[in-house]
Amino acid sequence: MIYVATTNEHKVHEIMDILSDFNVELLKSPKKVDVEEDGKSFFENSVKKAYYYGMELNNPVICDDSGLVINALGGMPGVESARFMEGYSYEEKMKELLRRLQNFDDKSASFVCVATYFNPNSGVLISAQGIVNGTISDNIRGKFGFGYDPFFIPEGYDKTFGELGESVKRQISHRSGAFRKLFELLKKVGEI
Ligand SMILES: O=c1[nH]c(=O)c2ncn([C@@H]3O[C@H](COP(=O)(O)OP(=O)(O)OP(=O)(O)O)[C@@H](O)[C@H]3O)c2[nH]1
Ligand SMILES: [Mg+2]
Repeated sequence: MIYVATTNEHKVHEIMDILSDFNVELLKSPKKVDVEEDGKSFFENSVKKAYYYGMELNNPVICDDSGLVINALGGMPGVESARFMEGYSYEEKMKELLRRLQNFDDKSASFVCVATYFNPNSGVLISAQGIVNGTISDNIRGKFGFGYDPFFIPEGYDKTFGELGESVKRQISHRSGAFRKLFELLKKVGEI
């Protein structure tokens, strides 16, 4: 059994759905572990979360650190995606990002996810990254997903993740790429 270590219910739902093809029992972490996400990269924060949750729960864990990288804004909100304009709704955050983007032609952006597995008993720690490239839409559209999904249009589509819904996001998202890669690696090294 592996614990899914996150405080974000949307992530729990997506991770369990993405990994349902693998024959592994996954349970939501029974407790919240305070981890200061002060790393400069998704990788650093992901490893830190996995390590602290694994040590605290004394059981294998998976987690991710993820976010939206907007190229014209120097990669913002990036690793700060969850903390950007803290206390404001995602609608307000997206409106502010659209305002900052309005004078740029380059609307390109990516969702990045670094998924990490840590087993405190074997000491095995593995990370894998998934990226989905796309563009920021001119307006906020759709009600599916969470966070910034309603203004992100993945490459090859003309709708936002908020409009496309769960089944498309499940196949092409940054989280899907990262966790599928991670579980293929775990199979190879015999952890699952
Ligand atoms: O629209 C979105 N669709 C996604 O698929 C997605 N993935 C990440 N994000 C953003 O990036 C933050 C992660 O920050 P994060 O990795 O620190 O997670 P979190 O703080 O929510 O929970 P935890 O896992 O750290 O406990 C999230 O809160 C969101 O703002 C997403 N937004
Ligand atoms: Mg977080």
